[in-house]
Amino acid sequence: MANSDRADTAIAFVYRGTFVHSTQQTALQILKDALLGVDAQGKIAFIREGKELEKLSQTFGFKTSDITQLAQHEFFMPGLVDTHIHASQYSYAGTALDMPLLQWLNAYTFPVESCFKDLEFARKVYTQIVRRTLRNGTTTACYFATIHTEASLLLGQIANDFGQRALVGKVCMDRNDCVKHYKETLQDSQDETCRFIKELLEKKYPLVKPVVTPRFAPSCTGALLEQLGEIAKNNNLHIQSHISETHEEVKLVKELFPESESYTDVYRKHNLLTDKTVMAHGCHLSDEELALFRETGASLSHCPNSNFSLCSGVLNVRNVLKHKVKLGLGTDVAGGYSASMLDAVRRALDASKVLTIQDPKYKTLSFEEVFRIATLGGSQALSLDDQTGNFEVGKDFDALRINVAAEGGPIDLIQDEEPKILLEKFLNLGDDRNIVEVFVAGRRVVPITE
Ligand SMILES: Nc1nc2[nH]cnc2c(=O)[nH]1
Ligand SMILES: [Zn+2]
Repeated sequence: MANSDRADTAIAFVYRGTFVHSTQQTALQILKDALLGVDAQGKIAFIREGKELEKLSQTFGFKTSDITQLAQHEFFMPGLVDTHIHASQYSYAGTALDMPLLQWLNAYTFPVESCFKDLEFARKVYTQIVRRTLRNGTTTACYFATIHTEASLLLGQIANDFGQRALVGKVCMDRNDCVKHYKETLQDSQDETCRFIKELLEKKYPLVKPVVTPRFAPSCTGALLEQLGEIAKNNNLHIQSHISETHEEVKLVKELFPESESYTDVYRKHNLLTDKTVMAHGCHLSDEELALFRETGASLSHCPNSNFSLCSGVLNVRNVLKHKVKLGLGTDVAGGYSASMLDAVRRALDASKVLTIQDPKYKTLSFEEVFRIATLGGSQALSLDDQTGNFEVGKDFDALRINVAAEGGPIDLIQDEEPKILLEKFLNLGDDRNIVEVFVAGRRVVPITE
């Protein structure tokens, strides 16, 4: 037995067939006729070649009749990681995309988010977004809620109940000159953030954790940013926010924080750039700012649907990768109109092609590279890559069983195809009808049974 296998716990189930995933070395590794075993803790116990069946069944003590065989047009891939999504904006997803960011926030977002004081409204929206994202293969989501502590705790409970891995953020904002009733005092924001963190951690949900969430620099005073940096540090927590999404926003931050050298410097000064920080967008960051991300270990969430829909900008992903900044993909519902990470994959490819159209020397991203950003990249961006992101032994089994030829689905297969073609077709043409099973930490969470 190789050192990388774990034979210390009982095997819960074994699948045999094609597995595709990313590693640090290769954007797309294809394992044909592989055997993957999941233990009682939901962790990957082994992933080996089919011909090793006899030996494996002896070592791990499972019966060969317990194995589930995938069909020829099926494969497993790692679960999709949505590194930036506003659960509270789902009710108006697919509408209200006719304004630039700052006007859009005032006209649509803040009035809708105010409604989450009403817990029944919150329950309805949060149940729908968790179900929808899970069905579309999002096994890990990094959520923005609203400023309301009770509703934010409810989002954590709903994610836990449906079995989704999630970071949940109660939004902090003590500055809002436009919608005056949608903000907190400095003291309330601080106190309620501490209460949110304490109460969510006390629930001991295995897969749901709090994330410190200053909305973005323009809606926070320096004093609040300072406090949130302290809170994150003292509790070793994740941090999320927005950065450099539009030119207008960058200009506003310059006016509001004249003592800072850059937008990134505002967050850095307040100890909000750590290796557990994820910042959405970053379309207009300078090379110096990207270097600060690299130095601090902070990551970016690329949200191309939102960037197109609000006409914000086009992130130069190659430049981000060149600076060795960790990068994931995000839907940014409802600035992005789709809650599906498959849409984010397609829009990321489109964004890359826009840059190639503008400059033919720009090397377009391949579908394999975007696949990696949507899975392993996302897990790294959220500093969860010790638990999820690919099929390494010891990680949790977060996985999608894909049937490319699903009955009534969107893909017609004319002939037998290689796994690489099956993956490419699924990423470009597939939808939830092709995602026949979803596993998070070894638990089957789709089909949704209740
Ligand atoms: N896209 C987006 N950008 C933001 N910047 C600050 N808040 C938001 C938000 O809700 N959506
Ligand atoms: Zn956002």
